[in-house]
Amino acid sequence: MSLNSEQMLAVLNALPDPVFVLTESGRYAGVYGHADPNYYHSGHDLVGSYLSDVLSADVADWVMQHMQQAWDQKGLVKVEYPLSAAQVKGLEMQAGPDGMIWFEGHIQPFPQAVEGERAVIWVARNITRRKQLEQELLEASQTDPLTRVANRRPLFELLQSRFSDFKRYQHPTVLILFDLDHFKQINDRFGHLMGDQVLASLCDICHATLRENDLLARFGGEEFIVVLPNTAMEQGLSLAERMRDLVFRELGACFPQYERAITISLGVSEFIDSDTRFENLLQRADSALYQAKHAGRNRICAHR
Ligand SMILES: Nc1nc2c(ncn2[C@@H]2O[C@H](COP(=O)(O)OP(=O)(O)OP(=O)(O)O)[C@@H](O)[C@H]2O)c(=O)[nH]1
Repeated sequence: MSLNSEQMLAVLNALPDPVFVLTESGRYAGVYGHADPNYYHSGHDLVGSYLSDVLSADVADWVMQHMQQAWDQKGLVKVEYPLSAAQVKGLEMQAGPDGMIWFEGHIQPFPQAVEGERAVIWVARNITRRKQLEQELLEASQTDPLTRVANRRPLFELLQSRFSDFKRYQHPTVLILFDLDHFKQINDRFGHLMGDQVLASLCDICHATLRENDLLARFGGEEFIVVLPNTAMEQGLSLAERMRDLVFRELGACFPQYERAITISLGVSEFIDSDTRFENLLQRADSALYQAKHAGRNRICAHR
């Protein structure tokens, strides 16, 4: 026994994701599936419209290109894309999720002509939650949980790519390595928890002085690094001075129970022609920081 067409339609409309039948001229020949308003807006009213009626020209072209790809490949094409209900004229707007939705589209050639035209079946699954989780995981894998600044992973990636740019194009990069002065005393007197708060506040203060392309990262313990792409030594030194001064004036004021100023020492370096790996830049900043500590702390030394 096989299902009659009414029963088949009931099956199609019970499917959890929307199913579009699109023809070669860009016409919505059929829209099926149960539009759960937690995930979808109902697209049933689109039947009979053309892609170019309801989507902007570039989005409609993009859809047609993927339909063509499914015909060329004679098989399934998968694609992930963001689309909001506001970008589709004629959708039922009363019920459905707000904002941008991520979809996974499964596009397959339709085995027969529809109204005399080639057609595809386009199934659109809402994968917004998965995309958010992927983004959260990516951020967590690149962020220091205490201070919310970058960890070593993005730091080393950026240094590697800046090193390649320096070798190929001589694009300069400055690195500032800095470290709290006498931080152990704060931990010993007020406990690790307050020490943690000092580290987090230090990062907030330093972060506020940086440009969008600069990277602040936790190198380890109470050592941090700022990478300044496309920056010459003199500019790097003036930023380092701004950071030193801000921390000196602002960080201690956040912790009045500690009656002294809380300061940092900074070592500054830049790529030089004889460098063979980005670690050379780090080594020079480290020795400059060592000099700054030994010269009395709350100061900047450069390794030129
Ligand atoms: N609260 C807290 N302390 C940390 C963390 N990571 C490292 N430290 C502490 O940082 C302190 C570093 O001490 P030292 O290396 O002696 O340096 P310092 O006391 O800052 O002295 P100088 O760097 O020489 O000025 C130690 O007490 C570590 O326990 C952290 O995540 N949280």
